[in-house]
Amino acid sequence: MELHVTLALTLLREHHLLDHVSNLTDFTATSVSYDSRTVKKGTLFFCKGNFKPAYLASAKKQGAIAYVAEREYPEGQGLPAIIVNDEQKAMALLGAAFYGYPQNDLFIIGITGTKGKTTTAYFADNVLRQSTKQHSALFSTQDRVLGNKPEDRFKSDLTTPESLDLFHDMRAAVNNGMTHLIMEVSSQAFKKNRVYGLKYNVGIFLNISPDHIGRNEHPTFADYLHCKEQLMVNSRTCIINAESAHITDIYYAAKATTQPENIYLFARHGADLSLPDNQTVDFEYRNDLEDLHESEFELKAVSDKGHQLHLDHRYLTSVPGDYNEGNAVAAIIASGLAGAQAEDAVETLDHVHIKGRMEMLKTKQHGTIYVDYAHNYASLKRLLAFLKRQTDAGKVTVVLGATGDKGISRRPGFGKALNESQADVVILTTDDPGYEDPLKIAHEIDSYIDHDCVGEVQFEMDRQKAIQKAIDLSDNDDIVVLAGKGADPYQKIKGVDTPYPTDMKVAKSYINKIEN
Ligand SMILES: CC(=O)N[C@H]1[C@@H](OP(=O)(O)OP(=O)(O)OC[C@H]2O[C@@H](n3ccc(=O)[nH]c3=O)[C@H](O)[C@@H]2O)O[C@H](CO)[C@@H](O)[C@@H]1O[C@H](C)C(=O)N[C@@H](C)C(=O)N[C@H](CCC(=O)O)C(=O)O
Ligand SMILES: Nc1ncnc2c1ncn2[C@@H]1O[C@H](COP(=O)(O)OP(=O)(O)OP(=O)(O)O)[C@@H](O)[C@H]1O
Repeated sequence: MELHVTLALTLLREHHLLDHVSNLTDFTATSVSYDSRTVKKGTLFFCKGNFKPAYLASAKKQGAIAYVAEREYPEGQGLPAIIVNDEQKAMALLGAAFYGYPQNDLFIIGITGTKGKTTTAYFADNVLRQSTKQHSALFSTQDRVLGNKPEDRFKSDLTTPESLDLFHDMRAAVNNGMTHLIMEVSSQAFKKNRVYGLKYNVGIFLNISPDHIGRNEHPTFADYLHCKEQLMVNSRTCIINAESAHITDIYYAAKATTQPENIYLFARHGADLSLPDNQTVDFEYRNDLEDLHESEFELKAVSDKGHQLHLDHRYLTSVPGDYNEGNAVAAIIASGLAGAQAEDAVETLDHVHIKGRMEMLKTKQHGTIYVDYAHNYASLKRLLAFLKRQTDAGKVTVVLGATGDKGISRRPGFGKALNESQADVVILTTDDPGYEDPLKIAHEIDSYIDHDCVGEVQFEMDRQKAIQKAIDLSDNDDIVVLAGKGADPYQKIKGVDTPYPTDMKVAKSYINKIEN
């Protein structure tokens, strides 16, 4: 892989990103990086984000051939300096060129939404792996899978990686023979231009509710919605959950660049919809059976273009929760557009297990334990509503905390969800407190709890002890929900990812101890 300076400057000029160039030489970059710690001889270095000039000095020392920045730095003296007006856009543009536009060799499905991205990505991944005979890559919040060998699978740092990593990984996937890519696209990815210039064959919009608003994320809900809508603007075919809030805005964002015949709308049968332009849905689904282990639903096309995909069928999924049916429907339609048959989905969806999403542990003498990544109002509310419907006899105990330093709106949101679902017992605990005091966060959540609605509230800041307490308090008819951390094997405390065994491991080892 390489990038000649003439091509780089031409691209930047074409996109109106080039401000000026200093110390121009005729160079060819043989590597690209935004991190001085990975620079080697021949690297084109990008100065971005909370960059410190010392990083450029270090990059130069290690052999950087030139740098791209929004201003010149004395630390880069002697190196060609390409000065741009938007570093993140320049990085995405040059990254794609450096890696030889791997996106052109992939059928890309992008997924956005406040909740359900990872679940939908795993559903689609399983269906497409079946239909493409294992030629599908996955970029999710949990894993990045670039091929079929164990060394092609990595843990993700971000939901959507930095542009250079994104195009690097796409290239690796193409070189590994992958023909399809399923990727979660976060609103931050659009805000920070990590995906600038990328087009998607199919874009899925699942839902939107207030989240990720605050310092370091989105200043307002309008900004959050605008960023998420960019997936619709940049997708050739759009799939939209017609039940989503702000459906009119979302639909018009899709329609701005996509003909209505390439926009697919889906909804639960009987949903109260208010769609723009007298639109009707293309697919409806109807629940046949829901229990604590699985759900079965029927998908039916109700428009001509829907019928053409031949996806009408009954589907069984092994990830319970009514909201997961909508996630599965989005994945089925997207996979259908990517060439999969209904049978591929029928054969795979009931075997999908996603770490930290509705993971269940049955016990002999205590309640059934669920570990779930619900960590905002919308997800906790839907999770508890579902579980409450499933347990007539028993009580529901919830263990949760709220993250520190970000997502402050989650605290009143948790109070509201616990009140509305009338949780029987709540044990407030620690969840990634960062630089804040977890007990103070817990009291803040408690201040939003209506003690006439919620049975009992306890405080236990040691999360492992909180889980044990919840298990001790439960009877066999009960449900114990360990919410918010999913499969995270750490607690973020004062800037350090402090190892934590995971909620499921804590629950399993305690059950082994007390029941065997
Ligand atoms: C606000 C934001 O987008 N921040 C991201 C951004 O930070 P940054 O550019 O300021 O980078 P930095 O780590 O502070 O360092 C500055 C620069 O110096 C470089 N450096 C650093 C040290 C050194 O020795 N040498 C050196 O060259 C770094 O490589 C970097 O280029 O780039 C970093 C990677 O280069 C990311 O880790 C970081 O994500 C932060 C940690 C984060 O948590 N972001 C969240 C908000 C996020 O993006 N979340 C979304 C999901 C949420 C959603 O749904 O919207 C996601 O896509 O994951
Ligand atoms: N469609 C949905 N509507 C509401 N809640 C959902 C939906 N899908 C999943 N959830 C809840 O949200 C949690 C997180 O799901 P998932 O990881 O699939 O979403 P995500 O969009 O990737 O989340 P995040 O942005 O937090 O990484 C689940 O554990 C579940 O409780």
